[in-house]
Amino acid sequence: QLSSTFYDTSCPNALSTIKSAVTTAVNNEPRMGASLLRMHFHDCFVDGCDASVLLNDTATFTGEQGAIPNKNSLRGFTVIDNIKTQVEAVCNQTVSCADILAVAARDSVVALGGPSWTVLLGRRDSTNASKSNAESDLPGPNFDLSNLTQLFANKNLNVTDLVALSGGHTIGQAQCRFFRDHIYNDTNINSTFASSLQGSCPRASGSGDANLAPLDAASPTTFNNDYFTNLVSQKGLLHSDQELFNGGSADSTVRSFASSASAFSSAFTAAMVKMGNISPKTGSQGQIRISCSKVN
Ligand code: HEM
Ligand SMILES: [Ca+2]
Repeated sequence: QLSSTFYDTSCPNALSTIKSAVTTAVNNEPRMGASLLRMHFHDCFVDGCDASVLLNDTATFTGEQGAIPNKNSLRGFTVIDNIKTQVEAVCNQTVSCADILAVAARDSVVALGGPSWTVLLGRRDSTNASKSNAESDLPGPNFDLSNLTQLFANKNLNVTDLVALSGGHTIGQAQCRFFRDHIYNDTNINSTFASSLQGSCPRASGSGDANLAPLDAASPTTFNNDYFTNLVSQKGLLHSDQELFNGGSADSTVRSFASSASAFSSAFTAAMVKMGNISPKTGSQGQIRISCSKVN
């Protein structure tokens, strides 16, 4: 029931306003494109694409921002708040934060050289957020292929979608605390690659926990299929990345995306549309938030 033309009459400048703000933010800091893509993923997997992730925790409200996968990790909230202010200035209480997030994710991928797609629109914003659902529905970096497959299947996403969407790790950075076990304990990792990462990610937990490494060392700020060629050479940064190419049922899809940028692009854009369709609130459900960080 979402539609690409949803704001054509109610807010014809919505999409161009979002695009120019995203382009500015990404030109200023390329990693921001990665952060905005991830934010949309973390929104959609938790009670659908409803901007639940944007609601700030307060003294009396426990939302998703303090959940384990998000805390001290998700970034880009200020950019979204700023885009919302600009969109409110052109169309008062018309464009949802959930739609802004979906469009910003697409514009981020495009700004970093990736493929474009038509974003379906008309999502409305939640009036609630769930820490416990964030902790049960979002995958963790230590997950194996069967865990990942199960969590994606819960959202009606198949293994091809899992592999394609994991290609989002062609951009952005991860903290040492999320890849430490992989670079010290796993054997399915290129040893030169592991040693070089160990230099900035000490073995002892608590030391260097927040030190960053690129998820795709070959081209961290370009959206391309290098993530998959990395996996074929056992240079996945997270345990969960390398699980996609570890002798299992996803190997052939990884090989296909590694050898064909266009195969990856079409699978990624199709999977982004599917992910963007997870349980949207429409019609009179939810609300159009005025400020993305709090309910009206
Ligand atoms: C398949 C299961 C997935 C797992 C286990 C996973 C896990 C992670 C982890 C642990 C990080 C690093 C966070 C940090 O260090 O603070 C990360 C970063 C990132 N993830 Fe995923 N992720 C998954 C799927 C996805 C999907 C589906 C997308 C988008 C389509 C995505 C996009 C990103 C991006 C772009 C970053 C970098 C963010 C930045 O630099 O700010 N991930 N992911
Ligand atoms: Ca959500």
